[in-house]
Amino acid sequence: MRIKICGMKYPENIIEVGSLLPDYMGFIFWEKSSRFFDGTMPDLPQSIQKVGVFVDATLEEIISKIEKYNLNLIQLHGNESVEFCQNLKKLDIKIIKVFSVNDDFNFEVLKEYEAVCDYFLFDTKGELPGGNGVTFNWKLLEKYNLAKPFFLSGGIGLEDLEKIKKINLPIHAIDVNSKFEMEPGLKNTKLCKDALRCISM
Ligand SMILES: O=C(O)c1ccccc1NCC(=O)[C@H](O)[C@H](O)COP(=O)(O)O
Repeated sequence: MRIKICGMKYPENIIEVGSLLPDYMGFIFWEKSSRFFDGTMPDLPQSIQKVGVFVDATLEEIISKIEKYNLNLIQLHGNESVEFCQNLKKLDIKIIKVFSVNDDFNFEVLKEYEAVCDYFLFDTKGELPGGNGVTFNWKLLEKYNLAKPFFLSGGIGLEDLEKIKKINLPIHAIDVNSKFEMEPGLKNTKLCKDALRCISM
């Protein structure tokens, strides 16, 4: 299983966490987030894929961040339409479309997005578009019947990893954020290291 460490903000911390070689690192380009990234991107090891996280941004805003930060994937965390994803896909960039899950989530909505994104990401529905720090009921994922691999997200902590490893679904990567922080945007390197060790075993 792979790991995405999301909500990186501070250059020294980005370098430190980057040295652990997570598969993905996420940068939030939504100004209202306490993890909003607007700094200088340090050089990172080639193997790390940089994910730009957006909430209902315009195509122009996304393009400008792709160019400025050399992003590898775009994570769409708002109400982006199928058409919007189609237009973004023309830029030849990988797309992660996020769906916020609660007990009422209708898995049927995923079908129309299947062809226009590379991965789904299932997060917990909460007050904020992301970073709520709460898990959702993973049993709900038993209703997922598509082949597309997905990122599993939402309040995941170190103590959850063994359980997630046993889920028999196409989980491409786990996405971690607030449970691995000392403060918003500042990741606890020791915890990140433990997570990487745990998922590699
Ligand atoms: O983390 C944020 O502040 C955030 C704000 C707005 C949109 C997305 C955001 N985070 C994106 C992520 O991929 C998070 O890792 C995901 O929501 C899970 O976060 P958490 O529940 O804190 O583990």
